[in-house]
Order: sequence, then C-alpha cells, then structure tokens
Amino acid sequence: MESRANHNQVSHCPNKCLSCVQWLPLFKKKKQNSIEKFQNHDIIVYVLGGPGCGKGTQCSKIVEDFGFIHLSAGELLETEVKTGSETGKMIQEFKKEGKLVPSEVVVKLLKQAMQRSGNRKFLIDGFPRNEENRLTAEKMLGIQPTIVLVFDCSEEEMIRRVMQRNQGRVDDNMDTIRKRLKVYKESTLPVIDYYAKKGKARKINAERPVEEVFRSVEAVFSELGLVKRGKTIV
Ligand SMILES: Nc1ncnc2c1ncn2[C@@H]1O[C@H](COP(=O)(O)OP(=O)(O)O)[C@@H](O)[C@H]1O
Ligand SMILES: Nc1ccn([C@@H]2O[C@H](COP(=O)(O)OP(=O)(O)O)[C@@H](O)[C@H]2O)c(=O)n1
Repeated sequence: MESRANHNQVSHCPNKCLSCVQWLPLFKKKKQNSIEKFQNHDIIVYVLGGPGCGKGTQCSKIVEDFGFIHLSAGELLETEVKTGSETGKMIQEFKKEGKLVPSEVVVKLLKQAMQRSGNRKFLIDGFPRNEENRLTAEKMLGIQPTIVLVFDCSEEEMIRRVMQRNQGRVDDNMDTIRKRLKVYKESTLPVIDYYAKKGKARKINAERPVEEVFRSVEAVFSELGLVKRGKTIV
C-alpha cells in the first residue's frame, strides 16, 4: 500500500483510499490560501536603489494607492533574525558587515511570503541585489519582473537619510553604510544595467521630496495600465 505522504501530494487519488479522503480537505484548504505557482499575469515590480534612497517610503505609498503586497527582502531577513534561529544568527553577521546574505536564504523567505500573501501584485523591495539573487529567483521561483523601479539618489543624500533614520538598525552606522554603498555599486548596479538593456528599468530621481518622487512612480504605474485605488483598477 502506498504511503499517505505520497497520496497527499496529489489533489485526486485515483484509488480513493482512506488516507487521501481524510487528507483531501486539508490539501484543498492549503491550495485556496496559497499560490502554488507564479503566473505570467502576476505583476511583479522589483524596487532597487541604494541604502536609504527611500525605497520603503515609496513602497508604503504604492501599497496604499495601488493595492500591491510589499515584500522587503531586508525586512524578511530582519524578521528571521528576531526568531533567534541559527539562520537568523548567520543573517545578522552578514547585515552587520553590510554584506549580502546567500541568495537561497533570501529567495526561500520571499517565496514563503509570496505564497502566504495570496496576492498577485508583488512589490519586491531590495531585491535582486546581485546577479546571484537574480538568477536564484529565476531558478527557484520562475519569475521575471514586469518592471524594475530604480530610485536614483546621490551618496551624500543617502548617507544623510540613513543617519537620520536612526531606528537602532545594526547596519545604520557610518562604517556599515560605506560598505553597503560599495556593495550597491559593485553588485547591484550590474543587475540594474541588465534590466535596463531588457527595457525593464525605470529610473526615478529620488533626491526630490517624497510627494514629487511619488508622482514619477505613479507615471510608471499608469504605463503598466494601473490607476489609483478609488478610481477604476484596470
Ligand atoms: N524623498 C525623501 N526626502 C527626504 N527624506 C526621505 C525621502 N524618502 C525617504 N526619506 C527618509 O529617508 C530615510 C530612509 O528612507 P527609507 O524609505 O527607509 O529608505 P530605504 O528603504 O531605501 O532604505 C527615512 O528616514 C525616510 O523617512
Ligand atoms: N536581497 C537582499 C536584501 C537585503 N540584504 C541584507 O539586508 C541589509 C539591509 O537591506 P535593506 O533593503 O533593509 O536596507 P537598505 O540597505 O536598502 O537601506 C543589506 O545590507 C544586506 O545585508 C541581503 O543580503 N539581500
């Protein structure tokens, strides 16, 4: 007799055995609440830019106005740190050094969050930050971004903003910011170039006040055929 575990992998057991009949409602419930596969019509917006350029600030406004789910790679990693798990301890060491965490760890956390959300419009902030991130997402999630928002800001202004943010982050100090800026230039700019060549990158001047930056963001979303909530969502 086949094991319950095997039958539990399929939605309809041809043998209609007792174990499957018992497990089927659970299986169906799981399917309703989670996304098994990402599809071509899912809208995936990657959000890139140096540390403190205002990615999180703009993402909150996008969520409010356009109904996306916001998944910040940095925040997902921080949540794992707070669990105190072995993986969390390892992540904390990378963050302190301003280094990028191995891609499989980040992509696994992203995948779980995407599946749990049940949403089909994803704003993925702070990802992919290097070529390894990008390739691992393609391999493990099978996703390609619809568009990539790139917030462009001078180093001076980013440093000023990070130092003012002052929320007790282990990486918001002068020494680590310099390392994060170096990682951004060496590892993330090539990813942005890759998407620019594919015609997917939309560069936005993030040096301006929040509302002005957001007007440029809105212009990109209207290009995608999306209009603000409260009006008609196309
Ligand atoms: N356009 C802006 N002008 C001035 N300050 C900003 C602007 N956008 C964000 N900030 C501030 O800069 C800091 C970093 O912004 P945040 O959204 O956390 O950046 P990131 O997610 O890119 O690290 C925050 O304190 C935020 O309030
Ligand atoms: N794709 C990612 C995103 C963040 N991170 C880690 O998380 C840190 C903080 O990222 P973040 O996106 O919250 O913050 P900013 O550097 O953009 O302000 C990075 O410096 C990396 O150590 C990573 O390793 N891989």
